[in-house]
Amino acid sequence: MGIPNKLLTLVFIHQNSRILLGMKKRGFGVNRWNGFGGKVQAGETIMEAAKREMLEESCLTVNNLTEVGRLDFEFVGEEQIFEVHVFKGDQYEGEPTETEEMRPKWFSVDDIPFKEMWPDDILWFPMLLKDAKFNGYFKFKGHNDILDYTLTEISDS
Ligand SMILES: Cc1cc(-c2ccco2)c2oc(N)nc2c1
Repeated sequence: MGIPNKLLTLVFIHQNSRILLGMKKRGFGVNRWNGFGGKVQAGETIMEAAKREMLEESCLTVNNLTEVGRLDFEFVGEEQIFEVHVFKGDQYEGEPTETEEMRPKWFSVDDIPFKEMWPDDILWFPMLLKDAKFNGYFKFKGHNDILDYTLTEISDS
């Protein structure tokens, strides 16, 4: 059974050829572009957490989030697995707004700043962008090196 996984969310808004990313200004993953998200609190669903964190971090209300992937991250030497649920939507209300946590910016899907993102992203972003569902497992040494990984696309058909 081991200790329970740490539940986290990642939310992306993907509209045609552009995707909204946020530059993390403090804390875990600082100075990297990423989706919006964070921890799942007791008493809320993972979907509720995803919407809450999106609103807190970008001031956007996303209406049509769907879960598109699940990524498990292990850090060598640490017992707890990070279980990240990845969501995507394309309809939102509000304006992308910088907060204490995140600086939002639209990127062309042809110009994703992978060098300023977590190293796993370049591996699963193609699946995220083509609406495939995916499951991944990444073993990290520190925050920059992936020792090994598995990544599976789950085609709906
Ligand atoms: C190890 C790790 C963690 C996260 C994370 C933290 C909170 C939400 O996601 C990542 O996000 C991405 N894109 N790669 C990631 C690697």
